[in-house]
Amino acid sequence: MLILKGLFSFCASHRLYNPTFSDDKNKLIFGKCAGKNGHGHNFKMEVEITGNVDPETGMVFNLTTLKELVNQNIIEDVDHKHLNFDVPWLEGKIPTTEVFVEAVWERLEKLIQKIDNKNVKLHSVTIWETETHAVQKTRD
Ligand SMILES: Nc1nc2c(c(=O)[nH]1)N=C([C@H](O)[C@H](O)COP(=O)(O)OP(=O)(O)OP(=O)(O)O)CN2
Repeated sequence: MLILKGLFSFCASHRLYNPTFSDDKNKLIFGKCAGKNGHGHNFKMEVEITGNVDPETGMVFNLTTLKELVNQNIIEDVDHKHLNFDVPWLEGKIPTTEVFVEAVWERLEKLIQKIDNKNVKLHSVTIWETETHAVQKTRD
């Protein structure tokens, strides 16, 4: 079994805020991230898929196809966007990196399951919110 990786970059803003909390409670829990107009990050996202090499092609999965799949279904939706307002698949959620990773996983998992190549599985999604902090979801 091999792991294929794709690395993606995008810029987005978000606000960490729970509308059912008071302003004081939001400030206590989310600190400066609860600021009224949100704040931005230069995000990085790594997507890993697993599978075995097809002897006829020498590939597990075409990396160009992986790049197009992620760009068209994730990156185009979030790049230069405000995650609280502009992304339908994050609507009503508090866009922490944890919640963001779970939503990306759900979308990619469905898309990869539809691909003809049954050999391929989503293995992990990692989102780096800053240069030093990331959240990773992996298949159990
Ligand atoms: N569990 C989580 N904790 C935090 C999240 C998160 O998504 N999940 N997010 C944030 C913020 O978005 C925040 O902007 C990160 O702030 P900070 O660590 O301060 O990062 P900066 O790049 O702004 O760092 P500086 O050192 O201030 O430059 C917080 N926690």
